[in-house]
Amino acid sequence: MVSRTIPVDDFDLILFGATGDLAKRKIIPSLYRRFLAGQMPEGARVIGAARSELDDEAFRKEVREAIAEFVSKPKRKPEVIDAFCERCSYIAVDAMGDAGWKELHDSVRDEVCKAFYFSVAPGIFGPLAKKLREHGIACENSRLVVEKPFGTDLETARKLNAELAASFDEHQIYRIDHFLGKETVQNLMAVRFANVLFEPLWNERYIDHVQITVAETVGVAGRGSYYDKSGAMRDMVQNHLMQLLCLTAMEPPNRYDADMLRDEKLKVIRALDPLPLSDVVRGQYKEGDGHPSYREEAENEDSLTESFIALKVGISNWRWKHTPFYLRTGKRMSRRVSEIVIQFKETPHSIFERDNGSQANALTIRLQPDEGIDMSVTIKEPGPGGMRLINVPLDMTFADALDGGDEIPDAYERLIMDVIRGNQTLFMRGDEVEAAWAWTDPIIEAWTEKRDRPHGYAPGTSGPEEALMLMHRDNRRWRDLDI
Ligand SMILES: NC(=O)C1=CN([C@@H]2O[C@H](COP(=O)(O)OP(=O)(O)OC[C@H]3O[C@@H](n4cnc5c(N)ncnc54)[C@H](OP(=O)(O)O)[C@@H]3O)[C@@H](O)[C@H]2O)C=CC1
Ligand SMILES: O=C1O[C@H](COP(=O)(O)O)[C@@H](O)[C@H](O)[C@H]1O
Repeated sequence: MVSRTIPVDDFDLILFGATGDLAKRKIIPSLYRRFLAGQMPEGARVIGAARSELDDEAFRKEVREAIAEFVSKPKRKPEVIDAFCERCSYIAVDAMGDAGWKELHDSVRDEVCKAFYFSVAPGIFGPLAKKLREHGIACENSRLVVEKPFGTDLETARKLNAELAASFDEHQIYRIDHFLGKETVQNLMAVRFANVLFEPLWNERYIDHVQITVAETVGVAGRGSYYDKSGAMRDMVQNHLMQLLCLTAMEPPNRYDADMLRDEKLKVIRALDPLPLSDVVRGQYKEGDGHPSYREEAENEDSLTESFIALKVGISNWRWKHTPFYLRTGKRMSRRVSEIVIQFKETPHSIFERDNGSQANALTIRLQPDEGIDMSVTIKEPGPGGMRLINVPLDMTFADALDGGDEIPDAYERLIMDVIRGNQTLFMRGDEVEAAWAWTDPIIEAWTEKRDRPHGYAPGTSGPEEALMLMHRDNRRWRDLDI
């Protein structure tokens, strides 16, 4: 299979926070890889912006370092890196002050797409949008890319939406949720809506339950001060897991169109049942496996913040009324796994002997590692041993389907190019983000008020025992992380 790269139109990408961690680890390497793939035309430019007093050469040195560290070796081609650096320049701009704005104004072009990427602290998003308007830099061709977190609750998200709306229209605002840029997430929509096979079964009549897991092996070292104020519910559930749930549960939109798709996702969020505390299990990792405890890493010995959370979520609509969605995510778990498992029901009646080895079908959508989709089906065990049944996977690993096992593009590559193309489909709309906070806020308030202490769990496991009970009590079990 040959992947097609269609060049985008000329653009100026103004990267605020160009000297920061995210720019270095994700944004600059992604831009480089798109340049290497031939997607950036002659007239595409990257303008780094931050307070540090750098000149173009000093910034290009940082660009080279980012590529050296975060781009795979086969893709590091010296002549391409030189050419990419030629496209990069730098302006020292203070988002909260007056320095650099005139120079920025004079440098950007009005006639091409101007994408302002806000890779700065969330407290600066609002003021930065205002400065762009006050200095006459924003125009109809402008787009804002806003990083996460988008607020910390409904009130702050509303305030931020209002601040951005004072300077930009909704069609110019691209709220990043990098999970939406992952190849498999888009494939979930392809599988659901481009095949006749699944949609008739995609409802409470045939699906017993859905499991969404985002398990990480890393802890919070280095990000403790942010994470301890956030926790897994705000950091992962309100955005990433919520988006996965929406794409799994939503009705088919009429077209693959940004607003039609986001309308459908919004309907799902609004149909979520309020969460009782009894359907939530929070955990915090202990010391072990050669790692310090969460509290040590977060440098807060009394912390009540969850580094793990598991939830049972109900959706009150015709499609899903009796099909629960179980969500779990955590740090320092046994394996890095992100997947959605659609667990189908048993056949209504079995013509085979009891205990014959058959299992209900499951469709697994793997986001990472080994992006792909597999469907477990029951067949007869080969051989003369009678009618014994076994379960086998029908496996579609995407890397195998790509020519020579090519690297699957990083989510940021796809999303940044979508910004330039003006395609908001894989970005969150303001009302969606607010609806998600409106659902998570009451439960966060409930446990904060009770000062509930999360259950401890050993690092390198699948979380606290209590999370297993969340499913056991419904006669169900989580998929084993370690297979
Ligand atoms: N790092 C990550 O893994 C992730 C980060 N994010 C989000 O991305 C954003 C950036 O995070 P991260 O890169 O880690 O943060 P860093 O603290 O590493 O970088 C912040 C950047 O902002 C610049 N900056 C700070 N103040 C100003 C100002 N007044 N005017 C202009 N520039 C300023 C800094 O440069 P200087 O000091 O020179 O001004 C620096 O380039 C945040 O919103 C974060 O939540 C989201 C997901 C993951
Ligand atoms: O947004 C975030 O996502 C990462 C996980 O993303 P992945 O693409 O590496 O799976 C998570 O580690 C981080 O805490 C969170 O802020």
